[in-house]
Amino acid sequence: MNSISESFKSNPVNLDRIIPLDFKAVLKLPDSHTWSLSTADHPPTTDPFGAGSVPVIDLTDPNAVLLTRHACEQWGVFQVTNHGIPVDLLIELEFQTRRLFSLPLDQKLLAVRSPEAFTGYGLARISTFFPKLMWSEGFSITGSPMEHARQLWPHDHTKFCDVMEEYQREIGDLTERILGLMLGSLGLTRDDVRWFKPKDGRKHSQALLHLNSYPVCPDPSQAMGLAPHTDSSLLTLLHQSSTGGLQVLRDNVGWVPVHPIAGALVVNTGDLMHILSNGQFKSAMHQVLVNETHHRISIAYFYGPPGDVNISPPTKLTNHKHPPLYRPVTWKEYLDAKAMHFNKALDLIRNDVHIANR
Ligand SMILES: C=C1C[C@]23C[C@@]1(O)CC[C@H]2[C@@]12CCC[C@@](C)(C(=O)O1)[C@H]2[C@@H]3C(=O)O
Ligand SMILES: O=C(O)CCC(=O)C(=O)O
Ligand SMILES: [Fe+2]
Repeated sequence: MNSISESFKSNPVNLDRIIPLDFKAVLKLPDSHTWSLSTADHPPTTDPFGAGSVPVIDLTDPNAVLLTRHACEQWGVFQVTNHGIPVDLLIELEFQTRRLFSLPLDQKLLAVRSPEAFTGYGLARISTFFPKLMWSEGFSITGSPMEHARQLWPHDHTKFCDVMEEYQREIGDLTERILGLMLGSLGLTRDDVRWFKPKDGRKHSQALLHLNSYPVCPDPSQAMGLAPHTDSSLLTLLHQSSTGGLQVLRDNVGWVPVHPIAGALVVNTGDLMHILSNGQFKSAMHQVLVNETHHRISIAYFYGPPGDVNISPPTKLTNHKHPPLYRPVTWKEYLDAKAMHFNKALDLIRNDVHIANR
């Protein structure tokens, strides 16, 4: 069972929340895309409030486990360097992604996501929760993108497919390595998390590769690239182009930019990891702003557990003083809760809320 596909089938999206605007055809920000943003959404790029900056972890650092634990507890987001993904592959990935989004809208619509499907071209899933539309478009892939790529380029899709498949293999291995680091940093072993079987041909886990495009925008001060959200995954690995725009929300500080570092990848701790760690790891709220001059792209790899696994904190992480904060959920159950209740999903599965409602 594929949790993502099952969840999309149970929660279809209206076509008006799938089909993007023809961004290139508009010279003025339409009312449908005008958000009331405050200056807090556009923080300075320096650090006047001493918020610190998003941790950067060199994966070959002997202290990588401790640094990972600290980053997950304090931030819920960090960047990794020396991760082993070949630079040439990242360049090709970005090139193929730009090639796709540079196509005219009517051509991209040949590969549009259907209301109950999760792969193909369209707006981000979370669009349904906002009265205004976001200044972005996306393309989701799992495994081979052949079916949709053939519609985009009937005679010229091989390279696109090869690059996307090669990247999923590489990023899948790296994601499992980083997940191993995260679990190890919580003091967990293979026996505590039996479903986690890295290097097992990725038969068990489930994942989604999502290409994001944020076109050049006529009025960035009133547009939203990707509205504030947390990721529903265990963890997400993100390659962002050299154009900034991603921000993470810090308690008592506000939005802090995640500055692009050439060759580094961004790691987001997702909601399921927050549940598994019994609240020790943060699932960081993040958003993306757009700009007037550069077409920004990013490529996110959402990684989750096998479909039949109930995510809950291993007994090692709980005791009578720290009982499980959330009730056990499968990824499909959690995606369904997120599709219905969005940012309230975590609160709804919290044990105390559950008890209070009885
Ligand atoms: C596995 C998933 C993560 C995602 C929701 C989904 O079920 C499939 C689409 C994913 C995505 C990609 C763009 C950003 C995002 C917030 C969205 O709207 O759809 C994420 C979702 C998420 O992390 O919740
Ligand atoms: O584009 C980015 O930098 C972030 C994308 C993101 O948050 C997502 O795809 O969930
Ligand atoms: Fe995200």
